[in-house]
Amino acid sequence: MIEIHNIHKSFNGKKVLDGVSGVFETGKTNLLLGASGTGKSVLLKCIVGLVKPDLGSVTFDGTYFTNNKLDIRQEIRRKIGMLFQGSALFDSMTVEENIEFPLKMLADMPRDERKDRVNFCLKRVGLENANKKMPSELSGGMKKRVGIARAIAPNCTYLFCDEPNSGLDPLTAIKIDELIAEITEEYGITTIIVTHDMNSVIEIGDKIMFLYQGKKLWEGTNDEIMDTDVPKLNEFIFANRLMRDAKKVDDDEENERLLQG
Ligand SMILES: Nc1ncnc2c1ncn2[C@@H]1O[C@H](COP(=O)(O)OP(=O)(O)OP(=O)(O)O)[C@@H](O)[C@H]1O
Repeated sequence: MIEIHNIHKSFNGKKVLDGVSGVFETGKTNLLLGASGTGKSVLLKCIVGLVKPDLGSVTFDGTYFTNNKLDIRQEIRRKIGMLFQGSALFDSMTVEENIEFPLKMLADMPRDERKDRVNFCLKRVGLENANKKMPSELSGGMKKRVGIARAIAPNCTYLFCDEPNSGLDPLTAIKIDELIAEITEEYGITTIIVTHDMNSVIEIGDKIMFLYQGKKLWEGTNDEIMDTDVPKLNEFIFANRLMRDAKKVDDDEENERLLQG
């Protein structure tokens, strides 16, 4: 479980995060949702320690992270897997070398064990036998899968994904979302995903935190989000015509049920 308390961050006098608190649960996909520029990525960076909050704290499974001693922060960092926007694979390395990279950097693992772990992770993301391919030979969805394999290779306890399905067609996007959700549940990982995609919310939103202008305006589950009465969240959800139509069908069915007693 990851807990954040009263996170504030400004850049050049401009407030980007304004006292955000919350809990991200273990074995769940926790979504950071909001429009462009609301501070989702900055919050993610504050949590993993890439940006230092001006105020506030982050705790990983009860261990205080922000401003703690370097060795304790490094110990927590070793347990973090990151899936970056655009996958961020090393273009000059094969798929296998990309996945092996964090194992060489972070874990003191013999070569044979490393190879086994690479093969296990490749199989888990559905890319067995892609070991020798170069990133340039892969589709966008395959690159994301390699990115996921690389993130989970060191047996991460925490997984952070920055817009994991951006740039993918809707079907591939759902497959990537599902893969992340399955891995999260299977290995009991605490996963935080930055997104503005309502499909992801509906498909895999175990827990959702909605940010608006640097503040947390709402939190809840994908079952609860369609019935929210927070105006800014409603505006965000129903900006999309498909979502408006889905809501209308739900409401019509509910009215029908009520009329029939
Ligand atoms: N290093 C930085 N220096 C100055 N301003 C920054 C920095 N990082 C982020 N910002 C600003 O903070 C605000 C929030 O940015 P952030 O990237 O967190 O938004 P976001 O909600 O993730 O948006 P998007 O969905 O478009 O990625 C933006 O106005 C951005 O310009």
